[in-house]
Amino acid sequence: MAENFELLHTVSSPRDLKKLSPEELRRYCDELRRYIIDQCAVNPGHLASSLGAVELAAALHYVYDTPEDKIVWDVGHQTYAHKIITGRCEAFRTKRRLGGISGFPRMAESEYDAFGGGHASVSISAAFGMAKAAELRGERRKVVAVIGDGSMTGGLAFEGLNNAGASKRTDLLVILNDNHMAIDQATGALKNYLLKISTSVHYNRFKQRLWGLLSHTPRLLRLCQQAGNAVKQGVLNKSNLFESLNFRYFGPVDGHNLGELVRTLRAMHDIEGPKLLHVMTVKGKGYLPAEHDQSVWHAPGCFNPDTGERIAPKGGPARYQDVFGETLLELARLDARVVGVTPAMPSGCSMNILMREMPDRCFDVGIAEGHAVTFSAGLAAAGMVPFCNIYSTFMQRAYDNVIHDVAIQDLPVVMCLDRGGLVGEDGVTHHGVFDMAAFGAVPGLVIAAPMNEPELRDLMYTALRSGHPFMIRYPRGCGEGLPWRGEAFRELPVGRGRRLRDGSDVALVTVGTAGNAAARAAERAVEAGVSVAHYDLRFVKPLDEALLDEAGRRFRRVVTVEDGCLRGGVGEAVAAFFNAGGYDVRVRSLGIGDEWVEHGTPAQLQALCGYDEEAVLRALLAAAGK
Ligand SMILES: Cc1ncc(C[n+]2csc(CCOP(=O)(O)OP(=O)(O)O)c2C)c(N)n1
Ligand SMILES: CC(=O)[C@@H](O)[C@H](O)COP(=O)(O)O
Ligand SMILES: [Mg+2]
Repeated sequence: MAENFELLHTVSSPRDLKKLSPEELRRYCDELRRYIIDQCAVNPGHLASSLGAVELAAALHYVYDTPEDKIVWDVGHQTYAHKIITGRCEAFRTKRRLGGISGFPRMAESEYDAFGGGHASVSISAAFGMAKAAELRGERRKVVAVIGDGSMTGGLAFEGLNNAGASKRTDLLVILNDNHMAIDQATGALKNYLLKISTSVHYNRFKQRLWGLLSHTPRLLRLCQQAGNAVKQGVLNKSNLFESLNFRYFGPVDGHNLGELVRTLRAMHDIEGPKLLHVMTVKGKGYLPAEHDQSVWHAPGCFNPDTGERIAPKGGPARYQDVFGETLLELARLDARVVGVTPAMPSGCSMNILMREMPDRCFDVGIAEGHAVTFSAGLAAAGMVPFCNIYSTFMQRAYDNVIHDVAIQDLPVVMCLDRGGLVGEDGVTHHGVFDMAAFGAVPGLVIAAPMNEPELRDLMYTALRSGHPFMIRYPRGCGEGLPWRGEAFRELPVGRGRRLRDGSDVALVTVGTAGNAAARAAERAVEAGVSVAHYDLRFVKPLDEALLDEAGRRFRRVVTVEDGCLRGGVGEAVAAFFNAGGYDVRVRSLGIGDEWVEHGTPAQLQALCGYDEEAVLRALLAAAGK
């Protein structure tokens, strides 16, 4: 698509936006949408959600006095228009790239990013905190939380509503951006409830007539809302959920009708106390391929903007998530106790494979990681073997659920942590780098990290047979290309690693898929005249002490490599083992240091952190005195 933008480059702040006439604002939104599509085609990101929030972002910056007023975007994956409006039009070309701007709001990146994001369901609590602080400090600023229907399913969002609803005076607007979608189809009772409110023909016809009759002054708007609620109670035969929590409920309004949005936001502007505006949007709005397959276009990768053809890498090894997904289906066929649990990531972790074949044996519980773990614990306590798959970074939300509800109770829940290690372009909020250190501290928990596809498959089988809490972590992306599909299952000895290569100068100790690049480095070190023995631990916990004893007795120099944080990580555990046993060994640990890792390709980030193939080679040569 040729770049032909008349208005796009005239806006470099919300101040410029406010100078546009309503008609120009509409045209500007069209250009915004086109620019987002063009850019995401060559530099991928979260396309569909951002397309759905173009008018919303424009209307908010048009009506509110940002950055004095604060807009908190939940998750932050829908903020591309917001970023472009707030002075990052050129920088948008660099989004999610090393050294470029983030794909999510970042407070350090812009004064307009009132709160950083990446994880879901945060916005109401954070915005309520800001609104409360403004009240305490006597500042008259407005605070708005924008939260999607998917993110509203998270417990934290309800905690925020519960708390904020009890505060009569605090000036907080929650905008519920409802597109009936999370990444996949929205799920749960809330989805049905929102659908009922937004599609009740009688209520909406009545509301539209009433709103049309009356001019939208705050006083009259409140009258509309009260009258609307009375009808809603009659029509929907129940009170409004948000009204019950003491939020004034407005809407639903069409989130792509700029005029209606601006009018409504202006009319609501001076109404005090907690209030919620229900906005209906279409995920992928304005780009037909995205509107038609909203799940795929959530984050589609590169594509041809003219044809909508996605440019997917062809061939190559299977993704780890697909090894998980297909193996889970096999295990479910093998054992009637096996069920799948996912907090709103069925396509992300490929549990949709089981979901398609055995819908009754698979549960998408909404964006609710804590609940997913405790629900799994309940299933396990009553005789099932749940495979609960949670991205490593999102599992951080369920730390106590793992400890209290699974580990202490010694329940056979298989916790599969996808996206372990550095994930790449999503950046600092999404790297799965704390899991081994954090969960390594939990007594009795088995933590395994496969090095390749057949090992992931065998570990899932081993976990099914173990009868105890079992965690398996593996990375984003593709495997090593080893045969796995249809191979016979092998039960692996728990807590036992293996020696992959023998040598005499240096011991290399690795865990998980980081061992593959390390193995290549070892090969090159051997070619350079350094004899390396490579040990793959396979289990973060329990550590294979027999294997470490062999390494400790034979070598004075040990290099460890892990795709996780070094503080409390596997390298530290190995060094502690040698120290405690009085071995005469010097350990050098490679992994992620005590710092935040930003966005970039995984290869770039691994190199920066110092544990890619080159870095391991350097460490091996240095350990051998070369
Ligand atoms: C705690 C947490 N769990 C899961 C995710 C992954 N995730 C990102 S966006 C999303 C769906 C959000 O749905 P919604 O809020 O309705 O926004 P939409 O994508 O529909 O615009 C999910 C599940 C996340 N970011 N944070
Ligand atoms: C915004 C968000 O949290 C998800 O969309 C995440 O970016 C998905 O990551 P994957 O691309 O690794 O599935
Ligand atoms: Mg949604």
